[in-house]
Amino acid sequence: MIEFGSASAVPVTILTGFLGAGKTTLLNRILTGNHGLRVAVLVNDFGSINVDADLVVGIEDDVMSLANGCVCCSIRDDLIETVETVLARPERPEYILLEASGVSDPSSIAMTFTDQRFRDKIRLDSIMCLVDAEQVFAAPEQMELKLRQIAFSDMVILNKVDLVEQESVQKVHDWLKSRFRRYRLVEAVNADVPLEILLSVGRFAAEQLNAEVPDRHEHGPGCGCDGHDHTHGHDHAAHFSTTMLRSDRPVPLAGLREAIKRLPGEVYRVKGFVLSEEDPDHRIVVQVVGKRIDIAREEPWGDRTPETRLVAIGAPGAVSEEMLEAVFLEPA
Ligand SMILES: Nc1nc2c(ncn2[C@@H]2O[C@H](COP(=O)(O)OP(=O)(O)OP(=O)(O)O)[C@@H](O)[C@H]2O)c(=O)[nH]1
Repeated sequence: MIEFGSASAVPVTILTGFLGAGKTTLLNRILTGNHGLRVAVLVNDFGSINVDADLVVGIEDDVMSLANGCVCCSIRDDLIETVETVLARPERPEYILLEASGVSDPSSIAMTFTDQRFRDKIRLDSIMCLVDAEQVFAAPEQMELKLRQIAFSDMVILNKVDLVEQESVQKVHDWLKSRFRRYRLVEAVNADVPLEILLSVGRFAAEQLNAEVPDRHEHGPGCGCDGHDHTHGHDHAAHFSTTMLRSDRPVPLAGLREAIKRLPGEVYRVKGFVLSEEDPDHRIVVQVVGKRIDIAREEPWGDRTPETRLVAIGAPGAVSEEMLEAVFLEPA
């Protein structure tokens, strides 16, 4: 059981980190953990369909979905409104967890939570940043955003260490050490981190919003950067595009993995569900993070509509609807 202060302000934890780093995995861990708290969950998907809300375990009705934009900028007002709604519930939550979209800047979200309007109502407890040990140096053109996500966080969870050799883990440590004067880090597999260091830790301090973001040009080993200006300032949404695919036509799983491999490298993330010819009663979950592809049979569709429903996020223009149709509807 986690103890938290008696003050009436509801603690908030922000889960941040680049696309596919493991935020939903961590969220699920927290929600199934033994904390005894009534938790309100806000899930922000950059795409127009909220896949993450469907991937959150067990408590679907309590997940507030914020889709089609990023809570740090384009749908900031939706975030404010949603938090107000949650706080006005007769059964007030004892904790709020926000899974930010993988393209969001946590400093802007923190500013929303520290806004006067929420004074005495909520207390930003901490910002946790998931870093993918395998993919951290991939997509070098997004390095500034990744650095911002780390710079404004209270703790880095270096996740997916099972996918890399110890030597690569050490490289990430060295890279972080050379860029940040101070940071707190814990290594994890499947975001398995003790609840005690995640919730009610009271680490957030407003001063950290003035944190310096290291030079984005000092990229990691093997990043292959050509050195030109990748700056995207705050308008990061202009540097990502999202494409959606929805279809009720069952698709063959044979050849799907090979077809996904043909997607261009600037497609950073694909996730969602497939209605398959082979097993139409079960939803097939597809997770693509960089070059890594996971296709898994999950639970039966239950009362959900059996359909293929996927979202792809990449550099602007990296993926079209036609491309997604070709890969996911006619993979063979
Ligand atoms: N091997 C391995 N896979 C992991 C680990 N953590 C998460 N994954 C997988 O990585 C994929 C992406 O994880 P998510 O938790 O959905 O990542 P996310 O940060 O929520 O993704 P976005 O919301 O799209 O940004 C899923 O297939 C997870 O099962 C880990 O430590 N090891």
